[in-house]
Amino acid sequence: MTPVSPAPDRPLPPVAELLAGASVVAVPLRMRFRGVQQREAMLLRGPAGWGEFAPFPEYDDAEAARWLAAAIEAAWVGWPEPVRDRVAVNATVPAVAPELVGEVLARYDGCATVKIKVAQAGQELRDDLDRVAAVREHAPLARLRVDANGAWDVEQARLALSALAPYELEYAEQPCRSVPELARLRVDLARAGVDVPIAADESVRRADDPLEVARQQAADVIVVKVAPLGGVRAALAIVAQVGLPAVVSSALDTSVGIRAGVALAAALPELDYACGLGTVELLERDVARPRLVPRAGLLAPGDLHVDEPRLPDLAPAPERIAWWVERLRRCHALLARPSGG
Ligand SMILES: O=C(O)CCC(=O)C1=CC=C[C@@H](O)[C@@H]1C(=O)O
Ligand SMILES: [Mg+2]
Repeated sequence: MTPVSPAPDRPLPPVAELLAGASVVAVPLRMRFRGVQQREAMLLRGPAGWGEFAPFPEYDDAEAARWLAAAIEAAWVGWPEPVRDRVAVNATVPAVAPELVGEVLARYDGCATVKIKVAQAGQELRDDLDRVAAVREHAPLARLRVDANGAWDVEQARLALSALAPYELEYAEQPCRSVPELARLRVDLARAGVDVPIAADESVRRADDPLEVARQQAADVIVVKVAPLGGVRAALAIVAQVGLPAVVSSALDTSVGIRAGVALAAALPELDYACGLGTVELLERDVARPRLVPRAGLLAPGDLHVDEPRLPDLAPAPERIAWWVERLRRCHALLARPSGG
């Protein structure tokens, strides 16, 4: 995976400058999401504002370096001009039991689209059907989408999406892991007369070549996330090159990372889908006041007020802070290499 430069026309800020305004936070989640119960992030404060460096702990340095590029863009460069002053946001339902769906949805103010996690390890298709049915019951008029995080093979995906099709899914996000599988699934669904569009997420944000999805006609829609793609400008360039409709989504960020997602959503020439930027509702605590959560189903690009005096209350153990500092140093070294610029 090639690192991207946060701002090709500017020198990379040195590590000491990045660390001068850095804080590490550990934020508990209200309920398990993608197998985690707590989200750690390093926040960087630069001349343009705040940036979030929060690659998931298992990501290697090459992948994590993109997240650093995005954080540096946010804090040292700032955002491109917006073309809209608000963006629609979807509610996100983790792989919870159907009884908990009402509680999750109640947190989302006015979201007309709901994304539901499916295919969770240890669960069955029955669990997914029950969860989606519970969402439909609580939100009879909402547009529904599901996200399998690549957990199905092509046959499992065909069966699952055939069973879910009566809910008139807006799309199924990353039903299978690889691009060829997604391409095959699209053909199989069409042959079976199952009308569920396919969205590519991991096949874009974790791919060596995010354009492969379009080349192989493996998706109808792409999901774009600022941090994994290396920044708002890098994500805008990928959307332009791929040429498919884009859905902007979060990386389970604090309000600082969400602000970057809103900047991308606000700057995209076209935005036909609600954005997966409502995930601050999944966090028990946050770093900004007010939190960047949707009101009447919308988020607006605007000033973000990070609650700096409260950040030390969210600090993890000293060894975790040291781990983040070391990770930042290694990722910075990758960005500083000539091939990273
Ligand atoms: O898209 C959304 O509604 C919320 C964001 C979201 O689902 C995700 C955020 C972070 C990590 C991922 O496992 C997950 C996703 O796969 O899209
Ligand atoms: Mg996804």
